[in-house]
Amino acid sequence: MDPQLLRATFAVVERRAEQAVTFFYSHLFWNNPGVRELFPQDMLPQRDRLFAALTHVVTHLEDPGLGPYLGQLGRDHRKFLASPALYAAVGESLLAAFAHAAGSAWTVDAEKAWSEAYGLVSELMLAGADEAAAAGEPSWWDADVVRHERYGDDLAVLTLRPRRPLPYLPGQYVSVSSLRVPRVWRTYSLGNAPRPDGTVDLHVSRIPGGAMSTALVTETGPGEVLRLSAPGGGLTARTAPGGLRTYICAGTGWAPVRALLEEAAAGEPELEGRLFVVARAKEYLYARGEAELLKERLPGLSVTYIAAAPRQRRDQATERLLQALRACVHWPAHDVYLAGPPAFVTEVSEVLEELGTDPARTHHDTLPSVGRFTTRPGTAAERLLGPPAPLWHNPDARAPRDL
Ligand SMILES: NC(=O)C1=CN([C@@H]2O[C@H](COP(=O)(O)OP(=O)(O)OC[C@H]3O[C@@H](n4cnc5c(N)ncnc54)[C@H](O)[C@@H]3O)[C@@H](O)[C@H]2O)C=CC1
Repeated sequence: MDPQLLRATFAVVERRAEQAVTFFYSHLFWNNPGVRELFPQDMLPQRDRLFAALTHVVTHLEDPGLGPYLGQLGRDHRKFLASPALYAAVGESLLAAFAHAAGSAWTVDAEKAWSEAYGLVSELMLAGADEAAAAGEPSWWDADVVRHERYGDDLAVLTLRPRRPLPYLPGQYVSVSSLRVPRVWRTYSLGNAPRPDGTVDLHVSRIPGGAMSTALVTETGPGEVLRLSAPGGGLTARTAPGGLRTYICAGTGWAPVRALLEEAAAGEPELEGRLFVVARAKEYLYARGEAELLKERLPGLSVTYIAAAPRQRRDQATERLLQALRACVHWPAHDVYLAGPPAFVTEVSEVLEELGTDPARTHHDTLPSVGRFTTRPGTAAERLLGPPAPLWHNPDARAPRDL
């Protein structure tokens, strides 16, 4: 593999991401009849996902974590019934789309580098899938909804009973699919440490326009069946016994943190640490009751709740959190567990580093963030031909604040 060449071509393709993705799916569906049925009806979020995953691969080429990431991705892709033939078809369409979008940057060497890189990526993904199949792991788990608890208009906690045991570590997430939104999968952290009855909680926040979160919060009820993928994610307990730790969560980021604290309460009740629970407004501090119960079991844990003031932007809670973090000491001695909206995780991680936390000891999920395509500016000619859409100021939007 030639990482420099891969990154250089990807930089060109990325600027024409919209064209590249349209070409990719048209090529894939046109040349492989039947493949369209494997994808959701609404392809817009799917289109972003492809580039998010590719960006993750290209930006982590020399990272030793890339192999395990791809193995897990392959294991996870079993839920799509992805066969070696489909991997080959995707590779062919991807290279055709890159050639189309890269123009003169698509040299013989670039094609060779991408073909080798895709070969390696698919090999590692298929190896991950084969390993899981050999270990007897199902491609997905059917799970019955046994409880559905609503907190206000936008939030629900669903309790599910998987029909087969679902082994996982506290802090991990699963992808979830519902027949109400066919072929769409969305990731949710499991909100509890493993229980004797095998049930698991999903904390779901309704995203405006989000078909899956709307279905789970407002339509799904007990008796319904959801499908769960193999658990994954790296937000699992890493601290040696006696080590100091800080847990920081925003919104439904409470789910994995709650699972980690339940695990600690059972195995290490003498734990010393601090917990910050952040919410967009006081009414959204749905975690409070549970956090208080956990605090009773973990007397060495200090708990701080932070919400935006009434009628303020939800991000004001992040500003308040950052002030509170700056007032704390001993950061270099703490492991930090961080969960919440991707922009929140990025912003808080940066401040923690400034405060002296070792970045290798700040643990959070590295899900490629899915958003709109790259904001990297195009050439002057590209900007003239396709000017970017204006970015409106909307205080309620989830867009990063510096837009
Ligand atoms: N393992 C993890 O990291 C988990 C992540 N999540 C993510 O957390 C989010 C939860 O959504 P909601 O509960 O609706 O949260 P929310 O939208 O109500 O946000 C909660 C708080 O996060 C902060 N925040 C939100 N967007 C921000 C931004 N762009 N920049 C800086 N701070 C920001 C604000 O302080 C806000 O009050 C989802 O994006 C979900 O994917 C959820 C569960 C687990």
